Amino acid sequence: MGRVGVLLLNLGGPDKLEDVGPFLYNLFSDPEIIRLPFRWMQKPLAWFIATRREKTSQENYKQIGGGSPLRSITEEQGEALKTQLDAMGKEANIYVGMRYWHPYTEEAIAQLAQDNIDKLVILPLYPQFSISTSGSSFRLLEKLWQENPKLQPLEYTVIASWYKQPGYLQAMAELIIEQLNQFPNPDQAHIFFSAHGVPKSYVVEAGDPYQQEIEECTQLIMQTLNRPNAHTLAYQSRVGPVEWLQPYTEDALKELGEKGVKDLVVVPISFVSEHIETLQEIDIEYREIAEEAGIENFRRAAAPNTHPVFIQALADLVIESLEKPDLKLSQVTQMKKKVKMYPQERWEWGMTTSAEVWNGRIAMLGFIALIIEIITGRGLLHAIGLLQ
Ligand SMILES: C=CC1=C(C)c2cc3[nH]c(cc4nc(cc5[nH]c(cc1n2)c(C)c5CCC(=O)O)C(CCC(=O)O)=C4C)c(C)c3C=C
Ligand SMILES: [Fe+2]
Repeated sequence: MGRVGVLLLNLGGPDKLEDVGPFLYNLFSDPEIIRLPFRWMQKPLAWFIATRREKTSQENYKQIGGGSPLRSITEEQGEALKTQLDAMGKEANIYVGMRYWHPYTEEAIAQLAQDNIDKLVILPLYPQFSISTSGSSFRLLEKLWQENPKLQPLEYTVIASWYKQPGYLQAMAELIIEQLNQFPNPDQAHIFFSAHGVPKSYVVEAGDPYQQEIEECTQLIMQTLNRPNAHTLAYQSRVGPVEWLQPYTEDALKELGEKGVKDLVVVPISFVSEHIETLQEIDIEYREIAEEAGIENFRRAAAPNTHPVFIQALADLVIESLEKPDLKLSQVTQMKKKVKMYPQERWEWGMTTSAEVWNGRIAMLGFIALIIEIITGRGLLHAIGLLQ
C-alpha cells in the first residue's frame, strides 16, 4: 500500500469573538442539526437563531479566552497521531476537516485530492455516532465525492463509531482515576457522566443510535475502571424549546445534591477535546449549580486531548481499519437511511406523532410569516396580494 491519509472530522469552533455569529449560522444551516420539513426554511431560520444566540454565545466564549480551542487541540491530536503511526511503521498524512468552521472539510478534501493519497481513513473525533455529528460530516463527504470526479478513484474506508475501542476506554478510566485520587476517600466519590444531548426525536423517531451508544460506552468505561463508585449518566447543552434526551445534567446534579452527595467527578463523555461545553458549561455553569445544590467537591476529568493512551488508541483504530474490508460512505449513511432520517413521512389520524409534526409545521409557517412581517413591515397576505 502507498501513501496513507487520515481525515480527522470534528465540529469546529469560532477562533475569535467575531466568528461566533457566522459559526452559529453555519451550524444552524445544517439540516442534521435543525430538522425542518421544508428546505427553504433552513437559511432564514438559521440566520434568525444565530442572530438571537450570538451575544449569549459570545459571552460564553469570552469566559474561555475569546475563542474555541478545538482547532488547536485537534491539530495537536493530528500531529501526535502522525508521530505514533510513524513509530508503528505506518507513514501517514493527517488532515483536519471541520464541519462548521475552519479548516472546513471542503478545504481538507481539496488538499488531499492534490496530495496523491493512495488510501484514506475517515476518522470522526466523536466516539459515538449521532446523525447530528458524524452523520452530518459523512453526508457532506458523500456529496463532495459525488461532485468531484477527481475523488472517485481514491480508495477510502470510514470508521463509523469507536466507543468500544479498548485504548479509548483505558484512557477514559485513567483520566477518571486521576480525579478520584484527589479525594481523601476515592471510592465514595460519585462519577457523573455528562454527554452532549440531542433532541429526543432524533432517537425515538429518527432512530439515532446515539443514546444506546452513550449508555453502552458508560457501562464499558465503568467496567474498565473496575471501582465500586456509584455513577450517573445525564445529558447537557440543550438548545431550543423541544425535549432533549433526559435526565438533563442540571436536574441530575440538583438531585444528587439533595441526596447528600458531596464529592463528584464529572466525566465529559461525548467529546475527546476541551471546548466550550467542557471549559465553560461544565467548569463554570454546572459547577455553580452543583455547589448551590450542596455538592462540596466538584472535580472534572480532563478530555482525552493528546493523552498518550488515547493517541495510541487512535493509531490502533487507523491500522485496524486498514486491515479490515473497506466501509463506504454510502454504507454508513444508508445504514442511517434505514431508520427514518426525516420522521415525518406518513400521515396517521388521531393524537399521533404525525399530527404533532403537522402542528409543528403549521406553527413554523406561522412563525416564518411573523418574521417576514417584522423584517419587511408587510404581512404575508399583503405580500401575496390578498390585502392592500
Ligand atoms: C457529540 C457531540 C455533539 C453533539 C451530539 C452535538 C449536537 C448538537 N449541538 C447543537 C448545538 C450547538 N453545538 C455547539 C457547539 C458544539 N457542539 C459540539 C458537540 C456536539 N454537538 C462541539 C464540539 C461544539 C463546539 C464547541 C466549541 O468549542 O466551539 C453550539 C455552539 C456553542 C453555543 O452557542 O453553545 C451549538 C449552538 C445541537 C442543536 C445539536 C443536536 C441537534
Ligand atoms: Fe453541539
